[in-house]
Amino acid sequence: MRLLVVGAGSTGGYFGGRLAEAGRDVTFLVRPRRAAQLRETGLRIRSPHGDADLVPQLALAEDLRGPYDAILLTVKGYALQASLDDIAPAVGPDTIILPVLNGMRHIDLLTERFGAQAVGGGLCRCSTTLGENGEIIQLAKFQDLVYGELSGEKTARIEALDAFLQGAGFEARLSPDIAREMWGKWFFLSSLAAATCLMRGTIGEIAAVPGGASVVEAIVDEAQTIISAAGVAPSPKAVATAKAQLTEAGSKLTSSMFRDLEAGLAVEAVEILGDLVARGEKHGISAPLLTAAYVNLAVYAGRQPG
Ligand SMILES: NC(=O)C1=CN([C@@H]2O[C@H](COP(=O)(O)OP(=O)(O)OC[C@H]3O[C@@H](n4cnc5c(N)ncnc54)[C@H](OP(=O)(O)O)[C@@H]3O)[C@@H](O)[C@H]2O)C=CC1
Ligand SMILES: CC(C)(CO)C(=O)C(=O)O
Repeated sequence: MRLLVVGAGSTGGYFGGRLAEAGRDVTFLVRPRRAAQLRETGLRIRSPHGDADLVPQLALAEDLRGPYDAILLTVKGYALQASLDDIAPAVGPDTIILPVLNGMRHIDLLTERFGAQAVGGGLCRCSTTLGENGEIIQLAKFQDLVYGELSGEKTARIEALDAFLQGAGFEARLSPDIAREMWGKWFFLSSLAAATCLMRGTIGEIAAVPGGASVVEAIVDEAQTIISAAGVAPSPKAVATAKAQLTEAGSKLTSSMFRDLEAGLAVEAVEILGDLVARGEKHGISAPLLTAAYVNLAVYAGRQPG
């Protein structure tokens, strides 16, 4: 099996790097600046699970000649539209595209462009970031990659991909209901991102302020109401777990969006919060706290250069 990893950033560089380290046939589709950096420094992973220094197989868009068996799509939501033309030569009739992006909007964009047959479901749980010199830094130990056919079928291609992803040093799991898991992740992540970005702090810092925990619980309630109407309702247990984790005293938990915000980088405001609020509006649901978080981030995004 040949895997094309689109993007060698925090998530693509991490999971793709671990697969390459395990000897799997992995090529990273990168843009010229990242290609030059990786040629100079190699792909470097700094992780509590052990560091790795690799010489990655790289391709620029113009190098792609034909289909790959699978594509692990790891660009940010705001870069997705522009990446579709780049990956088109790598998508054949049997290729499965496995996105790890947060939110659900990318599924519609990918399906419109490549058809439902090409699009699988996926999500990752990890906490990774890029260091000053492009190294991939893993900030916490959790590292799950979950995937499946959106139909829930156990096809030959998803079983082959599952075998390819197993045993590379991270948790890889084939899900019989990946769509439900993606909605569930969006529920948790949108609540976490809204809370940490709006209140500009870690979960522990928010919980330490009187009223902090109740604001977070109200955000979770809004996200739960929208996701239940627009997608797949989180179970009562998932809601209780989210409320407990997102109000935990002393917790250092943040979202990748908060880390990007703190670093002055672009944020996925539209994909993670704007789209959620818009889906709620379609169902007549108003979500003042999620809307405030989205507007806050959209104002920030509007001030970003270029
Ligand atoms: N980081 C984390 O801890 C987690 C992130 N996620 C989600 O995963 C997704 C990816 O995030 P993350 O990996 O952090 O993002 P990063 O910004 O770290 O990496 C994205 C990479 O995609 C590259 N890229 C963009 N467009 C193209 C293109 N057309 N061709 C090739 N490469 C391209 C960028 O390269 P360039 O240098 O050229 O800009 C960049 O290196 C997001 O939706 C995020 O929300 C989910 C769980 C955890
Ligand atoms: C849920 C979490 C925190 C971990 O994967 C995440 O997806 C993110 O930070 O973007």
